[in-house]
Amino acid sequence: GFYGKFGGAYIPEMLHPNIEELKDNYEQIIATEEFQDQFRSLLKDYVGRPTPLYFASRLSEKYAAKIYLKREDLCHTGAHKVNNTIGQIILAKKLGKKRIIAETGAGQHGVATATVCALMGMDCTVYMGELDIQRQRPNVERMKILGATVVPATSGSKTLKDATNEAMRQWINNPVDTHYIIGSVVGPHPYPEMVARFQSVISEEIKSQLLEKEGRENPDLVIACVGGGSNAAGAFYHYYNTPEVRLIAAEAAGLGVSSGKSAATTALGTMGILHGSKTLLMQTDDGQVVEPHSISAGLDYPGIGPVHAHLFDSGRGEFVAVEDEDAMKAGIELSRLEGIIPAIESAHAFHALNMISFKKDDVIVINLSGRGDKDLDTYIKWGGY
Ligand SMILES: CC/C=C(/N=C/c1c(COP(=O)(O)O)cnc(C)c1O)C(=O)O
Repeated sequence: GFYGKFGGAYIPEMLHPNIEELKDNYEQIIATEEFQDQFRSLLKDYVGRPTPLYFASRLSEKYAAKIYLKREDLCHTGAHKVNNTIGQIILAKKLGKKRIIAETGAGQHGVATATVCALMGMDCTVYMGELDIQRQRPNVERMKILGATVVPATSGSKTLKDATNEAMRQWINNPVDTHYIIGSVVGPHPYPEMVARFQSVISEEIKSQLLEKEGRENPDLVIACVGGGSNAAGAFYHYYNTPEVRLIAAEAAGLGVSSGKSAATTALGTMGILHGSKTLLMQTDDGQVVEPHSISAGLDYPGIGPVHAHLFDSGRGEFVAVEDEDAMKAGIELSRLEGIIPAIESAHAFHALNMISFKKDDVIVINLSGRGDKDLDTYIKWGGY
């Protein structure tokens, strides 16, 4: 359960039974043909996989490269999060769980969880920071329409970190009949590994689609935004051990890395424990979590998944920090060049094109993690279009 020196399961004693049960069972359950058949057929017929790998010709012209977009925005529910919730809901049923809890920031994971709970007839409670309830209103209402209960997290910065704290607290109090569907590659082992494996369908498809379109499985660069890091973990997964593929992670700089209002964890973080995992997090000298800031709820998180802490520490990954303003402009640019309005989280990955060097005609895959519908209010308030 370690990625270099990061990872592990540093959890309160009372959470041990839940985590042990998961650790002892998940591998053999997902290895069964029954699980795989159900997982793969739901991904195909319910989520709509494989998602297209779309050649963005006008974007490619502008950046003088061959840019493909992996269209996770076209998954059912509008983002990559559902790849993970499908896997975890099948697992939860196999473990005989009756109720599901989840945290959410952008509301996409919340919607993806409410969706699979409706699909499987399971009770669903989603914890969401009060600030995020306001800035991702469409997703709050979607969760309720889907039958989930949305519980506001009112502590701290009232964003993703606080929702995660609340969900963990609830899980400790309701261990036996409840499964906690964590929405990113964060949390105690085995969550980061399990979520990455469910999301790895993204790079599995990229390899075969690129072979078909470019006669090669490996692009020169893969670019993805990183909040906890699940869409990036999925897009990078089958390329980790292929050094000729550059892995570019776009974090949220918020108002700027040195502004005091940022979520650029690899730039500002130090090693510590967050949500049960040893990783990099933004913390004061005495280990208090520093409140993050990002215009995008899904990247507004003071930590990062241990797999990405290791990618950063080992130098295998290239990390850039994209400011709010630049992300919003990138979202508008994609809309005007390719007719796709991206989630603001995903827009951060597009601005990375202006921050890294690459050769003319390099083959670049950008993971378009979600669609922009949920962010209409933020685009309207920003007004720069
Ligand atoms: C699990 C908490 C994160 C959420 N979303 C994060 C997110 C992210 C960042 O999350 P990761 O992929 O896990 O880094 C990227 N793109 C979209 C469209 C997102 O919604 C959520 O609650 O929906």
